[in-house]
Formats: sequence, structure tokens, C-alpha cells
Amino acid sequence: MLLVSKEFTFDAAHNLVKYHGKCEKLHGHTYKLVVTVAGEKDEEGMVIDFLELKRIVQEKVLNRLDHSYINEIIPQPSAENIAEWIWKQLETELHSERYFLYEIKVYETPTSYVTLKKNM
Ligand SMILES: Nc1nc2c(c(=O)[nH]1)N=C([C@H](O)[C@H](O)COP(=O)(O)OP(=O)(O)OP(=O)(O)O)CN2
Ligand SMILES: [Zn+2]
Repeated sequence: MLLVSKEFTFDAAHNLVKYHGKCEKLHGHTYKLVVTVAGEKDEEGMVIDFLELKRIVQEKVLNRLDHSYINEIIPQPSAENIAEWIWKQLETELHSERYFLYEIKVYETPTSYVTLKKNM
């Protein structure tokens, strides 16, 4: 099995409504998203074309989250809840007879991130 990953960034604002601390105030992050697909190669020697991966993530995730107020889409936008929402947007699209969505990482800051992995 091969793992194919691509990194993306998006800028968005949020506030954690059920939270006591500085993050209950409106603020923004440049989020980093790493999407990993697992599978076997096709006759072109690719699990999934990076361009196809980019097209799907752009359409299903970035077009909605980039420059958004995330609370309007995800009511309590912790990195954990954002990761679960992104997983739901991508799971069906990144699934074929040869490959499947394996893991995503959502970085809220360069040092704070959440990993969501497929139950195997
Ligand atoms: N488990 C989680 N903990 C926290 C979350 C979260 O989503 N999941 N979110 C926040 C805040 O929204 C925010 O991420 C805190 O960011 P920031 O103020 O930038 O944090 P730091 O400055 O401490 O980050 P550094 O990378 O260390 O500079 C809080 N907790
Ligand atoms: Zn935050």
C-alpha cells in the first residue's frame, strides 16, 4: 500500500463558543490541512493524481472554508470538529476501487494540530 499526501492552507476566522479562555474571542488562523490517500498504483504509476486530489479538496473544502467565519459552517469550530467536518466532505470523493481516504491533519498553528485517521 502507498500513501499519497498533499498540503493545503486556508485562512479563516472563528471563536470557540463553549470555551473559557482567549479563544472564545473572535480571531483567525492560517490553517494547514494535510490530506493522505492510501492505495495501489494504476497503469500510470499513480495512486491518485496530485492534480485530482487538489481539485477535489479545493471544491469540497477550500472553496467553503477559505476566508470564512467558520462558526457559520461548524458551530463549535475546534480543530477536532473541523477535522471531522472535512473528513465528511472528502470521504466519498476520495474513494475508488484502488484508493481511499486514509488520514487528514488539521493544523491550527504551526505547533498545534489534530490527526483523524480511518478506522481499519
Ligand atoms: N484541543 C484543542 N485545543 C484548543 C483548540 C482546539 O481547536 N483544539 N483551539 C484553541 C484556539 O482556537 C487556538 O488554536 C489557540 O491558538 P493560539 O492562540 O494561536 O495558540 P498558541 O499561541 O498557544 O499557539 P502556538 O503555536 O504555540 O503559538 C485553543 N485550544
Ligand atoms: Zn483559534
